[in-house]
Amino acid sequence: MHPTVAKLQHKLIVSCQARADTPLHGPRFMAAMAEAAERGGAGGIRANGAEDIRAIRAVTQLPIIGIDKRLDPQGNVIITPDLESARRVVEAGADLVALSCAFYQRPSLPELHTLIREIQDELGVPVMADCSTLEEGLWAAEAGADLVASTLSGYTPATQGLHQGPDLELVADLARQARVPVVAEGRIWTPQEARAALEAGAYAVVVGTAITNPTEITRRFVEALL
Ligand SMILES: CC(=O)N[C@H](C=O)[C@@H](O)[C@H](O)[C@H](O)COP(=O)(O)O
Repeated sequence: MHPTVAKLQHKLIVSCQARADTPLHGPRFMAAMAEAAERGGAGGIRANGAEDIRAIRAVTQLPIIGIDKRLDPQGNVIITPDLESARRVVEAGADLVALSCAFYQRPSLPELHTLIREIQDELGVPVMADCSTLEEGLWAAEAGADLVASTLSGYTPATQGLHQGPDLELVADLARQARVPVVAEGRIWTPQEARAALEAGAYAVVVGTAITNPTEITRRFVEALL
């Protein structure tokens, strides 16, 4: 197992991302978020784009899962589409690269295998496969991913709108069948859900919105008062 992957076992990874149209967008805020997460005991950070990653690297030694989110030609989000985007996040300080492995975006197993091998061999970092189904997770593990994650469940044509909360069934299925560690990610809102993800077999848990998006956190409280 790669030493970076070993460091993440049973850890909370905090996703520090803020879209360009939100008030906390920008490397200064994301670095502060990462520092705050580390003070709270996070074992890793997930971050988007070279600028944010560089700023986060300057304030923490925690492992950083780097991504480069873009739109594909159909207007769907694609996470770290190619080797060049992976190279930029690694040069900025990421220790691990995550990339989307949804079938509709990566239909060729040999191409996915080549991309994963290039990231591992040329850039020297492990790869996490962001998936939406069990089949995609098994496919990505076969293609050589070091970790598979439930990140895209609910966000691909195959799974859109299927889940309200975290897809712990997918986490459990992957944990039973994939031969690599499984990361639970997506719509984890409470510490109890994070714990349940570990109990379902997750190796590590990523939480974003519930920790780093004050607008959504506020909205939940406001809705509770209606
Ligand atoms: C689908 C997609 O683009 N997910 C993104 C992946 O990096 C982020 O927008 C999520 O915030 C992240 O996965 C953590 O999930 P949650 O914020 O639900 O805890």
